[in-house]
Amino acid sequence: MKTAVTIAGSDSSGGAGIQADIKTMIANGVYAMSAITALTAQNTTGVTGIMEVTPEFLGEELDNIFTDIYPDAVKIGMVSSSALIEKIADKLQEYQAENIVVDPVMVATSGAKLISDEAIGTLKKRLLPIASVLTPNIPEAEVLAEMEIHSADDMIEAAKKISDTYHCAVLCKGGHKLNDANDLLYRDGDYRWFNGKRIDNPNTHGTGCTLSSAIASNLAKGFDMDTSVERAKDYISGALAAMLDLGKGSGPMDHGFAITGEYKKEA
Ligand SMILES: Nc1ncnc2c1ncn2[C@@H]1O[C@H](COP(=O)(O)OP(=O)(O)OP(=O)(O)O)[C@@H](O)[C@H]1O
Ligand SMILES: Cc1ncc(COP(=O)(O)O)c(N)n1
Repeated sequence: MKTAVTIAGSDSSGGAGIQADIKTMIANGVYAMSAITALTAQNTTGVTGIMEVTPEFLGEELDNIFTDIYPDAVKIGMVSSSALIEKIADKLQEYQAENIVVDPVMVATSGAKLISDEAIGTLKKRLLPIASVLTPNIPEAEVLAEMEIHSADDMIEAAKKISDTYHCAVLCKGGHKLNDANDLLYRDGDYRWFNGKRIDNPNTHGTGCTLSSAIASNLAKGFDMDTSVERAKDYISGALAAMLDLGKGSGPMDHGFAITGEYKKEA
């Protein structure tokens, strides 16, 4: 069986973070492991507390994972401090990790800030250069490319700027400002649009976590980048279309559709 690890924060309400990642990996037929960067006390209405692990402890989690069940892919989500980012970069380099998907989580759907300002510089310096693919939404791409995005052409320019600077593929997700479900993959000087049908579902807590974990699962299984993104888009559409409605705020998605329904995990 192929394996993947998520390096991210725990979401006590189970819709985003580690919990979304593990649900996604299982549904996509991959053995899931986790290195937790922080506990968050949150639900669908907001985040009330964050408790980080120490860099030493995160290193120990990663040592235990990589020296025993080597992951075929790595997904990185919420990492709130520079010291934790440095530790992750050191360990991934030490163990020569492959298929690294970085979701540069900055602000939760509910509005809470999930990364410190100083950590954004470290993320750029240490994690982007080792990423196989980076999956920013538009506000995150604006921060990383240091420009404003108002149109599809701006998305292409920002993705190119990030990809050229950090030598990684960039999947810029259009959902936030442009109000569609069309994502742009910029890679090796070329780009391709992955068009999705916007699903009228206000419950989108954890969509970014889910998409990046689905891409990591597909890369772990040996699919190429384009196919991995295509299959991940299919997965997120299925999870949103299941129309789960839980909680008082922007609720989580239903990963059960993939296990109980017609969703096909294999090619
Ligand atoms: N209503 C929707 N219908 C269809 N696809 C959607 C919808 N909302 C988001 N998506 C898709 O879900 C994926 C994640 O996109 P999104 O822009 O929500 O990421 P994100 O902002 O990083 O998420 P999060 O804030 O949950 O971390 C993208 O592929 C996007 O196109
Ligand atoms: C632990 C953790 N990681 C990531 C997110 C972002 O997800 P969203 O933007 O959907 O709230 C989150 N809320 N919590």
